[in-house]
Amino acid sequence: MTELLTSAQMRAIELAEIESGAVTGLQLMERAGRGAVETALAKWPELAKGRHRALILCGPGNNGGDGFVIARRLADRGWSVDVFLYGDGSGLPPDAKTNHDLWLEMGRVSPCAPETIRACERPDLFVDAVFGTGLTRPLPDMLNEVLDVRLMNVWSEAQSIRRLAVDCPSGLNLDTGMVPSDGETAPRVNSADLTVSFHSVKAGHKLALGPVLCGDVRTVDIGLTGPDAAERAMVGTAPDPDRARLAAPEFLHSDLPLRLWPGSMIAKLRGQGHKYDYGHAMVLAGGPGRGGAARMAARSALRSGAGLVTVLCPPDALTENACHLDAIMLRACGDPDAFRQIVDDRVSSLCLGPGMGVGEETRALVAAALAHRRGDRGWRDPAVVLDADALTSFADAPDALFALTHARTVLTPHEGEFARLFPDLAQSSRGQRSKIDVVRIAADRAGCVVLLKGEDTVIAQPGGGASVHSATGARAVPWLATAGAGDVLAGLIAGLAAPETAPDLFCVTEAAVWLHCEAARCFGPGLIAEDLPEMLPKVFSTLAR
Ligand SMILES: NC(=O)C1=CN([C@@H]2O[C@H](COP(=O)(O)OP(=O)(O)OC[C@H]3O[C@@H](n4cnc5c(N)ncnc54)[C@H](OP(=O)(O)O)[C@@H]3O)[C@@H](O)[C@H]2O)[C@@H](O)CC1
Ligand SMILES: Nc1ncnc2c1ncn2[C@@H]1O[C@H](COP(=O)(O)OP(=O)(O)O)[C@@H](O)[C@H]1O
Ligand SMILES: [K+]
Repeated sequence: MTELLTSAQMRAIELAEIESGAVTGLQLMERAGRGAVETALAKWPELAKGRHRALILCGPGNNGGDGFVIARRLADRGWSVDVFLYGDGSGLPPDAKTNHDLWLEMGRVSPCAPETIRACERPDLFVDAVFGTGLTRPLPDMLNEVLDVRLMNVWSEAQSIRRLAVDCPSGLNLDTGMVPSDGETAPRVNSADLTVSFHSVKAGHKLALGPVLCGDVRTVDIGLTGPDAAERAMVGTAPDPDRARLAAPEFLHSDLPLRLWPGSMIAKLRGQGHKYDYGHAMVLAGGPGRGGAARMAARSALRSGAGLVTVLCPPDALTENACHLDAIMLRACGDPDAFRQIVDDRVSSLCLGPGMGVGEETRALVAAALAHRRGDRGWRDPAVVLDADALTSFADAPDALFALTHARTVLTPHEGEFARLFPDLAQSSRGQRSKIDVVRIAADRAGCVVLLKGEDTVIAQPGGGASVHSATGARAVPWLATAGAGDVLAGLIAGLAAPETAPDLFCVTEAAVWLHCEAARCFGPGLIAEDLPEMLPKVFSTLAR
């Protein structure tokens, strides 16, 4: 798994390495600039042959310093290079100043202004080295104008001008994935075809607008990778409280075999035993005509590996459910008393919410589920997945829910449900806080794992451990925005968490989100929620690799 660093963490790593004497800032900058050029030429082999023209915008910090290295490296290859500087060359930090001066021995630096940039000859490569991890405020209007992709239209065949961003498209906050704005003018669109980042991916590359603006994100090793970084991002272990990670089969810039992750998170792929060893998952359903959501969750739990799955529904919904269920068992359960009689100590996971209805009855069943313990056999308490109506039923009193939740609970809200439980952390109130940070706060407050859905799904547990799953780029699955997809995810978590040998609940939840997305990718466009559980066998069949 890959670490997702904040800008401050990246600076701290660089500083520690420089202070240790292992490397100088100038060496790091040279490697960064060289790495950006090599990565761009590898992506666009047509630019690796012959001489081309680059237009490079440099900023007043070290990101600009990388830009001067890139200018020098391209000029060495015979390219024509136009360099513009935002700010004053004499005010550059030392390493950037050194590279600025080295470039001046080879070419010119012009002040950054829209008119002069538009008057340039058409470039083949446009390089944005204005701001990276040091962005502190919204871009000034002039920079918004020159970085706007539409400026390219002054040149012929604008579509074929390649846009390379150094560390990020300038204006993007690498902690949040948001583009800060002064609220008066909407920020313009600065997007790149290729973003070359250094040492490790930053959170902002994967959150919010980051994936859309950055294009293809590649990471260059600039020699900072140490055992510390490797160990902290270990696969399948509980997350580091200080470092967020990416829920993806990657490790230290390389692909990880799927059998190691997520394969090792799926008990049934590696275990032995009878059905009870794989646990009994129970899914609570709503009244007549509302059972579809719970049935899809139940099917997903059974497909993902629970040994047994039972749907519990109010007595008047028995006939409807019986018409639809075969391998999944069915019991009548309309209130907490019935729940306590039915749920024995072999029940190892519970899923509540999909289609249950909002109100007192659901609140009472949620309370009964959260109070359930496994008894004297020494087994873990059941995992309790709360989604949809189980969350909305507590909109008026979220603290009442948080008083009941325990460490084996997962809340799986979408943004709307999240806003009901955590109004001060809702998207509209989030300000410049990152999605990772608000989900961390939510997990601390709720005392359990919280998963906030989206193309950038964030999972956090109390104490700070956090993970991001990014359904973007090659893993984009817009067709997953379909009614019931969330119900299937809730069931998938319950199913993966049910076996006695299931890993830690946070790790199971991470794997579930990846598998959910993978099932959608496997099916492709046209997907409806019912298709997701049916794709799981195909996904599992790829995990031996
Ligand atoms: N350190 C290393 O060894 C290595 C670093 N590397 C590279 O360095 C980059 C980080 O460099 P950095 O810390 O200098 O920050 P950077 O992004 O250049 O910007 C800071 C400057 O911008 C200014 N500024 C900010 N926002 C602004 C705004 N909206 N409008 C106007 N001005 C604004 C800010 O001004 P201030 O806020 O201080 O007034 C300051 O002058 C990193 O992304 C990577 O590319 C690589 O070479 C690897 C080795
Ligand atoms: N555009 C998208 N790209 C990737 N995943 C998506 C997208 N839209 C929705 N999803 C995922 O689909 C699921 C939808 O869940 P939810 O909003 O609870 O739907 P429902 O309540 O209809 O089941 C979540 O896991 C979410 O992350
Ligand atoms: K940049």
